[in-house]
Amino acid sequence: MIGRINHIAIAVPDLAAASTRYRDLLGARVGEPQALPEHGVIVVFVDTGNAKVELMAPLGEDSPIAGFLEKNPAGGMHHMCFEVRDIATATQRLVAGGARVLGDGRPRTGAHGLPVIFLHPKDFDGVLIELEEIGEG
Ligand SMILES: CC[C@H](C(=O)O)C(=O)SCCNC(=O)CCNC(=O)[C@H](O)C(C)(C)COP(=O)(O)OP(=O)(O)OC[C@H]1O[C@@H](n2cnc3c(N)ncnc32)[C@H](O)[C@@H]1OP(=O)(O)O
Ligand SMILES: [Co+2]
Repeated sequence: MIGRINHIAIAVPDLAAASTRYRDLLGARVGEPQALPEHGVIVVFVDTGNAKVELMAPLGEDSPIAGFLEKNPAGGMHHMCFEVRDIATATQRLVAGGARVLGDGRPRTGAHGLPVIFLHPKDFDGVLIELEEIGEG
């Protein structure tokens, strides 16, 4: 069911500083900031060729990563995103297997303009998992 790792997300307290570190210290290809108010974050994608790193900072009052950063003020790895071909089928299979799909259980449009869902970290060994539908591509 799951395919490639699409991205590994890091919640950061300072997006500009984190972007500069990846660009200047690690010599990585760093994209432009992308505000995602509907998700309560502003993100920068770092392209490593085989996957991406999603640097994320809170955006707005009730960001879903605010609590995470309170517990981890210096930042930390936040979630892993795997690619799937069919997110509806994946959702059905996961719910049938007892996994919790976060939110209202339906896909939302993610940073890449594709449908995504999130799975509760307590159901996957303490790791928040995101699934992104890349279709038949
Ligand atoms: C979709 C756009 C973009 C993209 O790539 O396309 C993004 O990725 S946006 C990313 C930001 N959005 C989300 O993360 C949405 C899904 N996340 C959530 O719904 C919440 O963050 C949730 C439910 C995972 C945690 O919410 P909250 O922190 O408010 O709840 P708790 O503090 O009660 O946490 C419950 C329990 O889970 C542990 N926890 C929280 N976050 C994480 C995490 N990232 N990884 C691992 N574990 C996490 C937390 O410590 C609590 O554990 P406990 O033992 O009870 O203390
Ligand atoms: Co993500």
